[in-house]
Amino acid sequence: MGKTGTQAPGLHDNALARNKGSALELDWINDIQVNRSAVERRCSTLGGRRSVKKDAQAGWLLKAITCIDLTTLNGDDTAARVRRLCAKARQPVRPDLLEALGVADRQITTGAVCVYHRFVREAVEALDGTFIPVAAVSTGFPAGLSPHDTKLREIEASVADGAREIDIVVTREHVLTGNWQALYDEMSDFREACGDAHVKAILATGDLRTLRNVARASMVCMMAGADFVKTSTGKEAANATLPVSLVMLRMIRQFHERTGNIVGFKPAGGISTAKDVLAYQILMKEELGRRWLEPDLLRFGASSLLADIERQLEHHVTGRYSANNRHPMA
Ligand SMILES: O=C[C@H](O)COP(=O)(O)O
Repeated sequence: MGKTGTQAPGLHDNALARNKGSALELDWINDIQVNRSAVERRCSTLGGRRSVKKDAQAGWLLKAITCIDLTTLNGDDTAARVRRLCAKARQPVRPDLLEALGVADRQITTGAVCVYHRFVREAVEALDGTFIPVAAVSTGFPAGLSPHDTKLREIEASVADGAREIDIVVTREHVLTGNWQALYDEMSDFREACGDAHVKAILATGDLRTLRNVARASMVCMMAGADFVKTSTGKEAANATLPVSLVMLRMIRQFHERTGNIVGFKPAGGISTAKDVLAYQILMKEELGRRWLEPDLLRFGASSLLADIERQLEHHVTGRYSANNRHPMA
């Protein structure tokens, strides 16, 4: 990867075709196996085999910024907080740092801003004039236990308010009981309700008990047309991890090999350091290739990651770390 980042194109501004999905292939789902110790071994060697330093690291971190779904999903969210978040999404790095990094001419923004349905309109207004899409968490986020029709209406309302991306949560019970038909039907309905908005399927992997369930749920959601598979809501006891991500990436690869469809990946929840993000980028590159490092195929769902990335970039430029309280938002 080169030294510089690029402006996040947003999913709609990229020529990439959407995932058309496929029929529900139950034989294929039932055949999926996961060897947990092999997965853990692969992840534990990741950091040792490759590290990204200095200018190259600054380039990777700038690219990571363009992949962040800058998120606020709290009970005490307010319109003012959402507007501040949008201002940060427009200008995620201080201009003097961008100047020093030689990328002042690039309009670096985050990949999206992610909010509850209640704040979609505020976010759309605050991002007016940019390419930054608003992502809404819908379908009874985070538990996903509202009635099915209510979830569909919520998606439609978010799209009507201007959300261009919808993060849905799956019904965990369908996965835990192996009811793949119900999961497929639910996901297909969500996809249809999204219309032109891209849909990310949140599996809430921390609730799914086994890596095999994670693999099978990923595959069923992709068959039903999910444009992205996303690990977590950020509210489960266990959120994004490298082993869970590896399993999901292998499913994305298998789905691509078998159907030709390209699906993106969004690790989310608990990703708060530049070091974390570099590990995910390396995993993506090794498992799926460079193409999956772009914001139309990789997003980091994160509320506090940007602050650490900015600190690392500042250190790269000045040799000093600033205090965390200089980066109060994100
Ligand atoms: O989808 C995004 C997550 O909710 C963000 O989680 P986080 O607050 O742990 O970064």
